Amino acid sequence: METKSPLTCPYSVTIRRNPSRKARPATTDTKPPQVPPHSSSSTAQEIPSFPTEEILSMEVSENPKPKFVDSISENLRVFLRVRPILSSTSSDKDHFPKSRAKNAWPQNPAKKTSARDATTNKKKSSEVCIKVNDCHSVTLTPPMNLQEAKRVKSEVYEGFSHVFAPDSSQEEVYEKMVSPLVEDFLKGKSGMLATLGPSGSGKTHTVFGSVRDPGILPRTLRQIFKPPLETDSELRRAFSISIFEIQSERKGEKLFDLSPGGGGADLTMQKSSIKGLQEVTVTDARQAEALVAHAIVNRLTATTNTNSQSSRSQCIINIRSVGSEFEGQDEHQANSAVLSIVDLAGAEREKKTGNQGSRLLESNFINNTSMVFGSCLRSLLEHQRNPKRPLQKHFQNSLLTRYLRDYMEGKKRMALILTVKSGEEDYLDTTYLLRQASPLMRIRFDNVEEPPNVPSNKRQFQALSKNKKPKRMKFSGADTCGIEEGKTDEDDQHTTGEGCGKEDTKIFISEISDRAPLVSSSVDLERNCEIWQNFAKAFWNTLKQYREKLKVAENEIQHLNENLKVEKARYVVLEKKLGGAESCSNSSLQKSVEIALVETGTNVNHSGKLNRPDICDFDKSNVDLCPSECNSTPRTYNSMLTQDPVTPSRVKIDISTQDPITSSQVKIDISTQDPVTSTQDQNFSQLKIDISTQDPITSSQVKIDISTQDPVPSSQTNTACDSLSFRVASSGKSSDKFDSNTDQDQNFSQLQESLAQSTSLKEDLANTKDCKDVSVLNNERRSADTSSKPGKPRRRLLPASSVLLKDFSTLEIDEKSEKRKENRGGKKFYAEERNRTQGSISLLRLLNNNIGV
Ligand SMILES: Nc1ncnc2c1ncn2[C@@H]1O[C@H](COP(=O)(O)OP(=O)(O)OP(=O)(O)O)[C@@H](O)[C@H]1O
Repeated sequence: METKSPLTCPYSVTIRRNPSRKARPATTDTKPPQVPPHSSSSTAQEIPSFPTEEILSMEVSENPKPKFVDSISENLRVFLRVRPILSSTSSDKDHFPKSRAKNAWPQNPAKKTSARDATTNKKKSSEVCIKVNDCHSVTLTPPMNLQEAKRVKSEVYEGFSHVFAPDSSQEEVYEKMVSPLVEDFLKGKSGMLATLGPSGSGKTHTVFGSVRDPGILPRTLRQIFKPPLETDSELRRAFSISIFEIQSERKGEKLFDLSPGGGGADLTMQKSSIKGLQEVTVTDARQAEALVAHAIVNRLTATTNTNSQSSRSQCIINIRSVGSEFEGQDEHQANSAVLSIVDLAGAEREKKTGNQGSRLLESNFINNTSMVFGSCLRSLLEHQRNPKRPLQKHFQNSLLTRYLRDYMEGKKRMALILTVKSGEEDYLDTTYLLRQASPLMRIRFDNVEEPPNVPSNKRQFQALSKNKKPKRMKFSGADTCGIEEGKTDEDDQHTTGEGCGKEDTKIFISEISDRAPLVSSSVDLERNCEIWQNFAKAFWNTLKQYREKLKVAENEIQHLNENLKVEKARYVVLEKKLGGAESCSNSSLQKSVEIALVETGTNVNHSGKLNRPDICDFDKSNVDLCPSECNSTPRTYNSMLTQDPVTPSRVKIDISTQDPITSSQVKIDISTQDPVTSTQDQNFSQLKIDISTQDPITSSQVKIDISTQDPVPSSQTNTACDSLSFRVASSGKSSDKFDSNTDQDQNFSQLQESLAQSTSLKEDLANTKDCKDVSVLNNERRSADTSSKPGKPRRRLLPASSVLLKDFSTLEIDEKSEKRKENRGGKKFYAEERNRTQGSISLLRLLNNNIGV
């Protein structure tokens, strides 16, 4: 805030760096505050500086990314496994037990022949159509007959997450493809792995494997039940496993529960959940493998021309964590992730398989399901490429895709493993699959990251609980418990007591569906992150701008402080000069402001000092006068009057002031011993002029002119003056404070010169004794004290002066001289002029020139 500090105490001014709007000066013409040099430094010490350097020294990366960005955006992982060419003696004895015997060899005898021919051709052909280039690409080469007939060329398919060569082991496949998925699952992330490929290409072999060479499912179970090294081995995890298949029916599709307790249970699909599906809780890998073996036995398979044990259904295995005794996780957190493994039935060519009847129906169902599955993923890919294209609802066309809807719409991460046969005769199946499935590796899963299943993330858990009420699951029995997926509380009221029928062993746990809207949470987190990132950038730029402004302001303050020091030093010097000038003016005025006196005439004798107290007496209490050239403190003239008698024939008093004469009374008293003759021939020995005003005399010039025809006799020399002239003048100029010794000295020197000149003239006049006029020149000007009267406005004295002049004219004291002027051209005047000596005439002319009369 800027304050007007009084002149007497300039050091009390305070300055704030950021004045408020109300405290800012309204106009810019106010005087800047006089801040002593040390005040700014003290202020700077009191106000702590903004830690700009400290803030700006912090390192901020240009594009900080949240840690989970990489994990929430990934492509669909597509693996490719090439089955080796099997010999005709390939034994199935190591495989899991044969499934139900409802599969039948093709009944059509014609097909038998074709099947035999195909088998014969397969045996004969040892050429391969696919060649593994590296772990990410393969080259597909058409058979020679196709190259020649249809000019089909070799094709390279690349971009696979991994290509497993024919000699790849089950362990290698698991480690490179499934193990990361299982680790994510154990961390709470859901996932799905689906197999795709023609019949007999090794899908079931890859998923289930054999007793001696287990596939990815048994290995997964072994891994998830393997206790961590750092924990007690006695503590065990618990998982629930559900296995079911989707078969073809005459009217459509049908669901079968493959778990031990689910035999014969009729499952129905409700939205994306399966009603009546059992989840078996297992606590070790052996129980899980037994459960899987039971499911394989119960799965529908059949012998076809391409596969002696061909799967005739889509098999889905779900593994869900139900808690851990040693990790301290509650049930809600443990159930949030599901790992699904899908073994699809392989697409079949009718010509190749020779299926008829039910096999043909199964083949149609299998091919249709595979086609819907592929259509869903291709629609997802097109939608991601061009969001304007709507995501087609192909998932509604099959039970499998309805169940896997979240995966089909890209809401959950999944992986595909393509299995192909490498034989030359399998070229068409292989090329068809690769052309259809290889583009799917460009599908992206954005913002589908699920929160890690840790106890600290309770806020998100609460949000999920609000979005979807937990559903109750019923467990019956120790090992096999019936769990009705998607069941509400109302459903539980109807189904309580069903299933295993052991109500005393029921365990009710809460479940959080893995279909909770976690995607939206991830999107919100990312959006918030971007918002804060942009805010941080903007704030950072603002800080930089303020730093630059602060530097400019500090430089300006420093510059002002330096100027302030200079001004203060100058102020001190001027103050000293002023004190010296005042004392000088006091002393010099007493000596030198002596009214110049010019005497002319024969009776003038003397000393050059002027005035007599009895002749010219100003009321010093009311008239405050000073020489105009001096501009100093007003002085009076009483003490300057000399005691020397004068007998001027003309007395002229000229008083000038810078300021209006504020006296309410001006008294001029002229006394003569000899009578003065007026124009009316009236003699008077005393001329008294009394000027009284109620208001201060504002005239800038008061002139009193008294002339006598005959010389006025002096009181001592008896000489007479023919004219007495008094002139009281006020310049009306402003009374600026005297602040210059030079001006004062000049004024004083002028006065001294005038005085010396007048003295010399008086001496000359004394010699000639012809002078009849005596002039008194008094140049006085007054300068008001500006410190006591600051800012006093200038006043012009014309109105009052005109009144005064008017009053003076009524006195008619110059009447005689005017009469003389009228006769100036006559003989009388010429005679009088002749009476004067040549010296007196020259002196008069000199006086007129010097005094300016
Ligand atoms: N990588 C492999 N190494 C050795 N043998 C394999 C391999 N892949 C598959 N096989 C064998 O090939 C035969 C057919 O395999 P599999 O039943 O797994 O094919 P599939 O794709 O499941 O066929 P379908 O779709 O008709 O069920 C099996 O006898 C299996 O043992």
